[in-house]
Amino acid sequence: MRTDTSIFLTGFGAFLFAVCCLYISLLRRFKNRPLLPPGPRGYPIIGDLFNAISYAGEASVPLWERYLDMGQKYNSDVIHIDVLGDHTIILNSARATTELLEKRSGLYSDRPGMYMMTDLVGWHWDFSNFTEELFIKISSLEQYRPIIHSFSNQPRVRRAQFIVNFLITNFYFPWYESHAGSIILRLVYGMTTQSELNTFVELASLATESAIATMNHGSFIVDYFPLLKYVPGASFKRKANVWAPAVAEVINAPWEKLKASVASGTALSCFATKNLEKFNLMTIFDTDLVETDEVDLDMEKVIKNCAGIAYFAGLDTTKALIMTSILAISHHPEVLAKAQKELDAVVGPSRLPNFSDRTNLPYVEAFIREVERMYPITPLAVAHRVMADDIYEGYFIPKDATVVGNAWAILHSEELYKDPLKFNPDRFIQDDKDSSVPPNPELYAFGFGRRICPGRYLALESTWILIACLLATCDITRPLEEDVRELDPVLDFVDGMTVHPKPYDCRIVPRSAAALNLMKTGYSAEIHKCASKHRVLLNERETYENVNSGKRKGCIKGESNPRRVEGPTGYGPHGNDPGYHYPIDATSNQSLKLY
Ligand code: HEM
Repeated sequence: MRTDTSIFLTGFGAFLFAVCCLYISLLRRFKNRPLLPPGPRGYPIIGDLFNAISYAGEASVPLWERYLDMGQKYNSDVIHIDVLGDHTIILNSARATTELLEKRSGLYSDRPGMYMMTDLVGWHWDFSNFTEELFIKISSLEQYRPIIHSFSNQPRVRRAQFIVNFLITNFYFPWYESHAGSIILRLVYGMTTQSELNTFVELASLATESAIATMNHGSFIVDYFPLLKYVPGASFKRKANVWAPAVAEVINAPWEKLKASVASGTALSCFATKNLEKFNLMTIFDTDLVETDEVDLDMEKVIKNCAGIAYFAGLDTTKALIMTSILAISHHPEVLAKAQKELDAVVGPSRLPNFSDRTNLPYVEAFIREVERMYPITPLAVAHRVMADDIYEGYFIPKDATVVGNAWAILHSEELYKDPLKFNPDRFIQDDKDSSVPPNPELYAFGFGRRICPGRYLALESTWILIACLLATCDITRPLEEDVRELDPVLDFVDGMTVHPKPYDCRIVPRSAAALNLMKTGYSAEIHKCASKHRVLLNERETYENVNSGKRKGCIKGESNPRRVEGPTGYGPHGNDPGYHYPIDATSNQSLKLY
């Protein structure tokens, strides 16, 4: 008995001693360290785990609003949340995102581990490893315009049918979806046949569900505690298994189609073929000629993944912007009237608007900006990861912390946008030379710093042409009930990583017989030839617009590609895994172009 007691006392003493040593060493380590930003205190070791568990998967309050509320509660635009030692830093102001994600983008451009998304659902080829794989220079948007026009135009009957469908059924018809998707599929894989386009647009929509649900870091507890991915039968694993096949199809199926079309000699020139040609890879699809030891199969994988990313990242987001724009206009007849007045004056009744009209249609532009601001499609952008300890405004930002730019909070801040909850495109109209307008929402609605969306100009052009044509030729209103009473507004959004309106009814009616005829006729052959006179690289344009104007201070003036990263490479959670790190030298001219 005495022996037992003494063993117990010795053990207990040793335990106390160990705890004291640990405590002292932690005290020493953190003694001179500045405080973390304010945030929920949570409990020792587990931190804010209980809140994270109760929040995961629950959508009663969108995450971006919750983060904004926290900022107000702790009276800070930078918030810190700790879950099981996994740090998340929320940036609720433009000041903070500009300072950290842009000015210090060399440190803040990695991606955090999104284990549910990458490891379990199979999106590892997507966002996590994009930047180092290549720099897509989307060269000359003007070169795309004939294609964008042709899809905004084709087939004419379908457009008319779209209107008729609305008229007859008052029912939502997903033409918007094939518009954005068709443009991207044509540009990336050279697809044109309607059945192919429909199949791949549908496939992307299927896969989207999982991306929306998993891309916000912490949507699933396994993001905080990666070892959970080995727990057999866990409910999130069952979910992942349901989602995984569509995700695998998104990356593989269009590539197989492309291979078949190259092999049969029917492939059209597109992003994929141009880059395969550039790296002498076209022969790999020819089964008779293939000499696998002489071709760079890693590079094939790079091109395949980049094509898959552009296809997937662009389709759902652009579709959401178009859907939201149509929904917003149906709720604002005064905006519709103003836009139509401008279109009538500039374009007139005898043709459709085209890209050369864009600068002369400031109100239509302002309308789309206000949609981007009021209803950001990616309210929390995509999370970044900081690669080394840092200090911001006296606060400590620990290495590996997930850093989230809350675009929604910025785009709804009273400081930048007066009366932010009011839908008011006029805020972007400059009355006279001296009046100032608020910042272009594009600066925040497409992410931050070196990771900013490379497809944003394409998305905006595809949206602009569709909306401009629609406003010029149709009245868009809320549905009328039988007694001609207007229904209540239904601005109801499904939220997640990207935000879409829930299916809604709206009424789209041609403004006149001439307008309907115009839509049936479409663009003249002339417009299809609107080839560019000069080439404008997307990133040069970004440099020009944002750096020279001083708005994107994170970019170095004159730097032709602000996404280019000096210093450590191998970004992403799989950065050191050769399977995910592709052999492109960031300093060479070896870049892929979306032609
Ligand atoms: C309304 C439409 C769109 C929105 C709102 C949008 C938004 C975003 C956001 C928020 C990011 C993450 C930025 C960050 O990490 O800070 C992103 C990344 C990306 N987007 Fe878009 N996007 C749109 C359209 C497109 C289109 C049309 C394409 C391609 C054709 C595209 C291709 C990409 C790619 C490849 C990335 C990954 C960049 C990287 O990880 O470095 N996006 N987008």
